[in-house]
Amino acid sequence: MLELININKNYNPGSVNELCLFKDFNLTVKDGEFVSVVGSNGSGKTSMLNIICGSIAVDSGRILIHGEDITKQKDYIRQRRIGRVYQDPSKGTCPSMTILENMSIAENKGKPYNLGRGVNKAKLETYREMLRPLNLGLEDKMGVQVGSLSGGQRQALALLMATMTPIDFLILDEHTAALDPKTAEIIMELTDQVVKEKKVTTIMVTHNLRYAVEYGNRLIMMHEGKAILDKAGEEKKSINTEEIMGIFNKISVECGN
Ligand SMILES: Nc1ncnc2c1ncn2[C@@H]1O[C@H](COP(=O)(O)OP(=O)(O)OP(=O)(O)O)[C@@H](O)[C@H]1O
Repeated sequence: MLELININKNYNPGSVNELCLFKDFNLTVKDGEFVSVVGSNGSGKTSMLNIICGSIAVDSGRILIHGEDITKQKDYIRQRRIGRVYQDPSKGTCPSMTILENMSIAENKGKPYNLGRGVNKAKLETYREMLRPLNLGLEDKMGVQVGSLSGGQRQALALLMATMTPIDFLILDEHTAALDPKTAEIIMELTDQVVKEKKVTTIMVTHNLRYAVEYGNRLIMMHEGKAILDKAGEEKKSINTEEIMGIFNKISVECGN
């Protein structure tokens, strides 16, 4: 279980650009939940993910994973149990390295290996077997630089790499936003498959309201640092895209956006 308890976060305190984003923000994510998070630009979605991953510090409040307080834990320590896929695939993969090197690094996440020891040619066949079900032909490109792959191939690889080691949480930060509609569908199907297979607790930020409705078992809408809508289980199943779009538009109008 992940718990964000009374989180407070001010950006640029004391300056004209001061922004009080989170004020006593609370969120609990139960094990096995697949939470879709939607919300307008600037509502705090990525900041929330960054707080969970430790890329930004909170001013006050506590972050617990399975009851353990990780608020002060460094981000690189947290990464051992969190897999993250970004909108920009170059953040989740190393473009100048080959698929083999990238997968080796992903498999050795958290281990004290340098790259020389980390690149594991003995694992070549294992990696190929992991890539084959993606149906993207990546298993025949082990020596190819990741930067030369298509966006979809890279996001599929990033997803696989994020879940190669045992993790408690998978964090998806608009991971289909830079893909064409057809490729985005493929990556969403793959995401759903991976989440179900690995039974990993997942938080997915997306601007695609249909994906938020169709995938996952909980839907949260953020607005100005608050979760203004939170539907899970049967309630979530009964929501349709038009309804969510209606709520989204109503808020935008009220805020003059
Ligand atoms: N490091 C930072 N320093 C100062 N302000 C920040 C920082 N990160 C985010 N913000 C501000 O906090 C607010 C929330 O940003 P955040 O990126 O979390 O929103 P978001 O919901 O993910 O938006 P988007 O949908 O555009 O990605 C914005 O007003 C943003 O400008």
